Amino acid sequence: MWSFGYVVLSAARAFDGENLMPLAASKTLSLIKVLKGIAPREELSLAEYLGSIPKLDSLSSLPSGTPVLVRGDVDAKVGAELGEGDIRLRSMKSTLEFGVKKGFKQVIFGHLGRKQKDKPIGSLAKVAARIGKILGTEVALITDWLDEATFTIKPAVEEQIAAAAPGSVLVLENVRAYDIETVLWKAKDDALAPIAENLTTLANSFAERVAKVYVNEALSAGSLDASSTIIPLAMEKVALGNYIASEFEGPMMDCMKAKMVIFSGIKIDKLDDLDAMIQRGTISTIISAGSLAMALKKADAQLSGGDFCLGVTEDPAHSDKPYYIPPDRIEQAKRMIAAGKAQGIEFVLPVDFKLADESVVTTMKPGDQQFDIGPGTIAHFQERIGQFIAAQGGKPVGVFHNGVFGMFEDPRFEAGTKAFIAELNRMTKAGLKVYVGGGEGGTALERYGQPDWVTHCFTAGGTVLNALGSEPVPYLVALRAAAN
Ligand SMILES: Nc1ncnc2c1ncn2[C@@H]1O[C@H](COP(=O)(O)OP(=O)(O)O)[C@@H](O)[C@H]1O
Ligand SMILES: O=C(OP(=O)(O)O)[C@H](O)COP(=O)(O)O
Repeated sequence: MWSFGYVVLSAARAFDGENLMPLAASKTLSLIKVLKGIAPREELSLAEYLGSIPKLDSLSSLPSGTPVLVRGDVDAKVGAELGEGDIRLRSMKSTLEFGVKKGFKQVIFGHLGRKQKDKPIGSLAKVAARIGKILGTEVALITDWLDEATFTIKPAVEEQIAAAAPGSVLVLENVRAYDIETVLWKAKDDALAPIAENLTTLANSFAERVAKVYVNEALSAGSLDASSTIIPLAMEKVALGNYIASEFEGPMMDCMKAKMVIFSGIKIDKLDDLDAMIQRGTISTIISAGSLAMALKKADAQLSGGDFCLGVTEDPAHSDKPYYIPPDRIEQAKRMIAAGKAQGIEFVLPVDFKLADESVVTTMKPGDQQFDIGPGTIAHFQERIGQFIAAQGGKPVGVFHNGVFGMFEDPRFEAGTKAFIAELNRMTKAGLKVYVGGGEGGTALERYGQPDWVTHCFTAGGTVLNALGSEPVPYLVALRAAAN
C-alpha cells in the first residue's frame, strides 16, 4: 500500500545565485529513515508521486554544456549484436538523445550485478560501448572515480567533464564497485546517522564536481541503493526520464486496474504485494503457483477445516532456505483468502505437484519438495483462463503476470511455466490486456513465447512490484523529496 503516516520531506538546499547550498546531513538522515520504513511516509498514490516529479522537458531551457548526471538502467548482459541483451540500454535512448541534442554533458552512472564472494564486480565497459553504438557516438568510461576514504569524487573526473564537448556522453564505472552504494541494505538503525554523514558528503561532491542536474532513467533500479537514491537531494534540478515516465504513466497505471493477477515464484514477501493489490479492489481472479502458492494452499485448506502438508517448505530445519514459508506467512495468507473471498475473489491454486524425482503427487509428505506444478494443474489453469476470457465478453480488461511456476531453468521442471506462457498469448489474442512484470516471468516469456504474445513486458521486476504492491519505489520517494 502507498499509505503511511504523514511527513513532508524537502531537501535542505536553497539557491544562492549560481551556488547551490550544500545538502545537510539531517535531511539525508530523514530521507533514509523514511526509505527504511523507520519514519512514516507520506500517504500518496503512484500518480501523486509522478505528479510531483518534473519531466525531462523541464530541463529544456538549460544551456548547452550543462553537465547532467543520469542514473542509467545499465544492469544489462550485453550480447554480441545490437539488440541482444540491451533492452534496458535502449530504453534510455530517447532521454539521452534529448540531452545530446541540447548539448548537455551527460554522465551516466548505475549498477551492474551484485557483489559475489570470490568474484570481481562486473565492469560497465561493454555497456558504455553499447550505449555508444545505440547513440552513434563515442562514449567514454571513467574508471576509478570515487575516493572511498573521503567519499568524494576524484578531481580528475571534474577535469574530464570540463574538457568534454557539449553533447558528450560519459559513463562512470559500476557504482557497486564501491561499498558505499549498498551500505543501506543491511544497516542497523543506530548506524544510520554516520552513514547519512558519508552519503551527504558524497551527494555534495557529486553536485560540486559532476553535475547539479539529475535525471533518473533507470526503471529497474528499485533497490535501496545509497548514492543512486540519495544523490538527487543535493541537486539543483531533478527530472524523470522519458522512458520511466511513460512506463509508470501508461502500462503501470493499467496494471493498477488489473482484474486478474497471476502471482508465482519463490520470494514469499511477494505475498505483501499481492495483499496490497487485492486491497485496491479491482481483482476478481488470482492464479498462483510456485513456492509462493504454497502459503495460499495451506491457508485455504485450514480455512476449510483441513490441512495441507507443504513438506520441506514449512519445515523449520529449512528456515534458511529461500523456499521456506514461516507460520506467520500462513496466517497472513489465511487473512488474505478470507478477506478476498468475502469480496468475491476467486483463488485458483495448484492441484498437483512435481517432486524432485519427477513424480507427480496431489498431496505432499514431510520431506517432499515441489519444483513445478503437475499436468492436472496445467489443465485446471487452462480451464479457468477459458472461463475468465468468456466472462469478460470481449472487454479489454487487464491481466498482470509475475513470476514463474517452478524451477524452470531445469528442463525437468519447466513444463508448468512453459504451458502458461501460451495462456498469456491466448488471453492477449482474446482481447485482454496482458502485462508481464519483468524478472523471471519476463525471462520465461523470452524463452517460451514471442514479444507480441503479451500487451507489454516490463524491463524491471522488483520496481514493478513496488509500484503495484506494498512499498513505494525508493527512487520516486527520493526524487519527490528532491523536487520539493
Ligand atoms: N518451486 C518453485 N517455484 C517457483 N520458483 C522456484 C521454485 N523453486 C525454485 N524456484 C526459482 O525461483 C526463481 C523465481 O523466483 P521469483 O520470485 O519468481 O523471481 P522474480 O521475482 O525475479 O521473477 C527462479 O529462478 C526459479 O527457478
Ligand atoms: O535487475 C534488476 O531488477 P529485477 O531483477 O527486479 O528486474 C535491477 O538491476 C535491480 O537489481 P538489484 O536487485 O541487484 O538491485
